[in-house]
Formats: sequence, structure tokens, C-alpha cells
Amino acid sequence: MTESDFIARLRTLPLHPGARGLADDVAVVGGLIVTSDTLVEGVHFLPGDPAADVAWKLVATNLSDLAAKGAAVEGVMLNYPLRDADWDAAFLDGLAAVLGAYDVALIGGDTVSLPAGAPRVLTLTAFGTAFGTAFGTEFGRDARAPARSGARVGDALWVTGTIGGAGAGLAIARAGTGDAALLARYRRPVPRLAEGRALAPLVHAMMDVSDGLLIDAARMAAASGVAVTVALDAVPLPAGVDDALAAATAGDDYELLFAAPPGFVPPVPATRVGAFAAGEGLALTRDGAAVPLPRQLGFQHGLSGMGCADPRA
Ligand SMILES: Nc1ncnc2c1ncn2[C@@H]1O[C@H](COP(=O)(O)OP(=O)(O)OP(=O)(O)O)[C@@H](O)[C@H]1O
Ligand SMILES: Cc1ncc(C[n+]2csc(CCOP(=O)(O)O)c2C)c(N)n1
Ligand SMILES: [Mg+2]
Repeated sequence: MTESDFIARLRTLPLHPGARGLADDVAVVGGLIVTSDTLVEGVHFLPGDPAADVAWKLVATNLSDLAAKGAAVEGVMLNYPLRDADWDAAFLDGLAAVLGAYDVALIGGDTVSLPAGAPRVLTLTAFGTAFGTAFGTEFGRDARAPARSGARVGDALWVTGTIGGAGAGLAIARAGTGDAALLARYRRPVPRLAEGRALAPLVHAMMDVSDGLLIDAARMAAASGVAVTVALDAVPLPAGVDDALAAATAGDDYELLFAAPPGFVPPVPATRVGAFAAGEGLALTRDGAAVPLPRQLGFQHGLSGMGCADPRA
């Protein structure tokens, strides 16, 4: 079963009104914005990646979902599997560093052991509050946490930062040599918290790019009931990356993807990469000409590595 099949089945279960139909980066519960993400050794990080970097990535990937809702971070809970003392100590050092870097407090969690040889599975749950609101009604907070589902016909699709650096960084980590800045994009992603707070009151829809620009743009369009076209030639690439299609399907970028009305002037550095129209699905262009969709739009669990073109989850 693929990740999207599994989540589609979950959607048939009784859902909390704040679950946003299991079609958003977060839930909004009791005035809190809640998200949870897991890193699995061999799936999300390499066994040889430094423990401190794994701690960084675990926190950063969760904060990225809060950033996509313009949230202020309230705190995090950690579920941690002990395995070897040196790695665990280095992880704790890295955890202290990333929590300090983003001024994030630990709320609690759980500590377990692993069977000998089992890969590490690390989970963090992050809690946030809608930025700029006093403690008040859930509606007031929810109204400032843009969903994936708000894109409208005529909106433009925008992305912060650059895309494809983390995918290149993963190849560098596997090879053991290469550009340090690209490697850092893979090992130490930067949650766009300040950008998210600036954008949240202004945009129609927002999410972070975790699985790949194309699959995540398709998810935003599907959740919004509109079609989206992405211009491959417009995708902002970092120095050292030149294959826009590979960049747009690699994932791990943790930039913010958002829909905004025509004429929008973003308050933070961002690039217009596409447009929404009536209809459904994703289309690609390069220099104005239609380009066929690749077989895989991004990463999806359950497909032995890269995912398929299904934007449902
Ligand atoms: N095992 C699960 N149980 C309950 N809800 C789930 C489960 N897996 C995913 N979801 C829900 O499905 C929705 C989509 O999840 P998804 O993991 O794709 O979003 P995300 O966290 O933004 O992305 P990513 O995991 O790529 O960072 C969210 O509402 C999430 O809470
Ligand atoms: C060793 C290794 N192999 C492949 C990848 C690529 N990758 C794995 S999960 C994922 C999407 C985000 O995960 P999720 O959807 O679970 O949040 C991506 C792009 C990696 N990071 N490390
Ligand atoms: Mg997300």
C-alpha cells in the first residue's frame, strides 16, 4: 500500500473537526497548531549522517510545517529510540543546538530501546500558535493558518528560496564528497518561520515543500479544487544545480509554496513558478511549451523510493 492509499483510508475514519480532512500540513486543535513528522534511518537520513544533523533535521522538518501556517512555535515533544551511547550523546548535543537556534522549548516525549540492528525511527510533534493572535477563539487562530486548500482560479504559484539543493546534497552525502552548501541543504534544512509569518496573512494557500515541488503543487491544486501549471524554466535553482525537473521532484527542500492573487508583491524573497486555472491536475511547461509529466512527481512512501504522480495525499 502506498502512503496516499493509506492516508485515503484514514480519511474514512471519524476525523476531528480540526484535522482539516487529513489534507493539510497541520491540525488546529484547541487553539493550537499541531504537526508530527518522523525520520527513519535509511529512508529519511543515511546511517552515516552525523547524529547532530539528524537532530537538526528532525526539528527543522516539523518547524517547517508550522512555518507554512505562519505559526509561532510553542514547543515540541520527542519520541527517541536509544541505540548506542555515543550517537545518543551527539544527538542530544545537536538537539540542544537546534532548539537553541530557534528558541524552542521541549514539552516532553518518550524514550524507548531498539532491537539489536534495528534502524532508528525518530518522531517529533510540534505545537504552534497562530502568529500575532492573542489567546482566543480557535476560529481566530485558524483564520490565520492558511490551508493547502485555498488556491483560487487566477492565483499565481510562488515558492521561497531555491529548489533542488537538498536532492543534490543527498547525492553528495552518498558520494562522500561535494559542495558543502548543497550538503547542508540536505542535512540542515532551514524552516522558513519568519517568511511564513510574513506571508500567512496575505496568501490564499500555503504548504511546505517536503516531497517535491511538483507533487506538492499538485496536492495544493487537488486540495483547492483547481488545476495548476508549473513553469520548469522559472524554478529557482541554487548554484551547482541545473536540472530543473530533477530539482522539482527531489524533495527535502522545506521551502514554502504558496498561492497568491494576481499582482502580488511578496514581502520576502520568492519566485513565481506557476499559475492556477479552472479544472484539475498538474501541467508542466518549459519556455512556454508544454512538457510531458514525469512518471514520478516526487517522493512517496511505499513506492520503493520515489513516488508516483498521485496527488491525493
Ligand atoms: N499515520 C497517520 N495517521 C493520521 N494522520 C496521518 C497519518 N499520516 C499522515 N496523516 C495526516 O495526513 C495529512 C497529510 O500528511 P503528510 O505527512 O503528507 O503532510 P506533511 O506532514 O505536511 O508532509 P511531510 O510528511 O511530507 O512533511 C496530515 O493531515 C497528516 O496529519
Ligand atoms: C537516505 C535518504 N534517501 C532518500 C531521501 C529522500 N526523501 C526521503 S523521505 C522524503 C520526503 C519527506 O519525507 P516525509 O514525507 O516522510 O515527511 C524525501 C525527499 C532522504 N532524505 N534520505
Ligand atoms: Mg508539510
